[in-house]
Amino acid sequence: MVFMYRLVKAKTFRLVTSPVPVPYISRQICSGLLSIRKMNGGKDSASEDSISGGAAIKLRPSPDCIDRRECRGAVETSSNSLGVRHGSFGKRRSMIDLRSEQRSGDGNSSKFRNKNIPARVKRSKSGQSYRKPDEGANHVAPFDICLSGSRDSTVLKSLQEMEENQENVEHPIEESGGQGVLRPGMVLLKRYISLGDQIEMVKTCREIGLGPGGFYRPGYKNGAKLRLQMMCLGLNWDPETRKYEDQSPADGCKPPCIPRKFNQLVETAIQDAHGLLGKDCTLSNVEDMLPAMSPDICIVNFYTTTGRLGLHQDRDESSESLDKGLPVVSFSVGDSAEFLYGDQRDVNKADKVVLESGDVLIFGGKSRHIFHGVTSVIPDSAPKALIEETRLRPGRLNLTFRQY
Ligand SMILES: O=C(O)CCC(=O)C(=O)O
Ligand SMILES: [Fe+2]
Repeated sequence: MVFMYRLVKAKTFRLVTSPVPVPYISRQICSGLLSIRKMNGGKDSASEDSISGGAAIKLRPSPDCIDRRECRGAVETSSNSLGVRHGSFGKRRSMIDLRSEQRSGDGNSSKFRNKNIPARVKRSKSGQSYRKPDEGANHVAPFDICLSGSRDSTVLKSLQEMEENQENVEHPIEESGGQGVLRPGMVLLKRYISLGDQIEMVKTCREIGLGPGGFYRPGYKNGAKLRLQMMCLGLNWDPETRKYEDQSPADGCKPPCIPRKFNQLVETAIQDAHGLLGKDCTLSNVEDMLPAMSPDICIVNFYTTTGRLGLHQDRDESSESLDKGLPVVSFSVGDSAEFLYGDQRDVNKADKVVLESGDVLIFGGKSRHIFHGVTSVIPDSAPKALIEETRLRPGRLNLTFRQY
């Protein structure tokens, strides 16, 4: 074990110092390239049901972390269309073993809620890895956003029918249903993500979410739990400390990397939002209204049909990012949700929009600090073909991308 630790330390060092890509680096290692510098605390804005609070740690996420090629050590087989490699997670086992060893030596273990970090990773029949807690450990297995078992043959529409209904446009931008500029810096792209990409997104999130740093139910300092399951990619946001950190509070694992395809979708969505804003002839530069960004953080939330999220501001990213108004880009997949937004933390003064599966909501510039939240998830509103293909649980998957 000591030998393995030295070996991995050596690989980490090579990645930092050499321009030549290291052939296999686990996501744990790649996330370990973050540099952390303590900063002032205190910009807290989170309430009981809200998700973001005040920044207290300055992080510099490694650009390598968003490059799945640098994370191949965690997986063994082929890539799917979203750039995430499916298959078994043979390397993870050794990394998890390694991590527990590291922790026992670095005196940090008291930091983790689950004191006994699992030392074993099991592989299911499908090749998915999942953590098997050590006997007696206070460990909760990651939440599975999909149901197990066979597909429901009573589903009404076939995948093919659904694709046809979408007219097979790569990124259809519809003209109705709340589409467009909701307020300065806030753009809603209705049904923007194709059904195929939604399906891949669910499968990818499920796969990552069952592994180290996967889905868990976060809580606040006072012990109250959020009404959702969460997983963070790139950097971990912890509602308990209200900071970005380089490990999950649930299991001490480094946050998984953001799949390259997710980032591409974000960047294309921002460009298309610029296209919409550009139709307003009074705007000389659309980037003044909505700056572009390259995400290095993705918070993935799964809401069951009783899930919700209180009004809050997302303001734990770096002051540079916030000052520039770099946008939050939100993808909705699964059941629709009622989304509130406004200038104050007051539901009675907030506007409401229904976010449906495939919608992309972007808020930056003058809208970067809006209060927003999810009041309800609308049951049985997800596209049937999405459920048929993925067996996504009843509820809603939401991914919010940010640049630290
Ligand atoms: O689920 C949503 O639409 C919003 C999520 C959100 O606000 C957050 O993760 O900060
Ligand atoms: Fe938020």
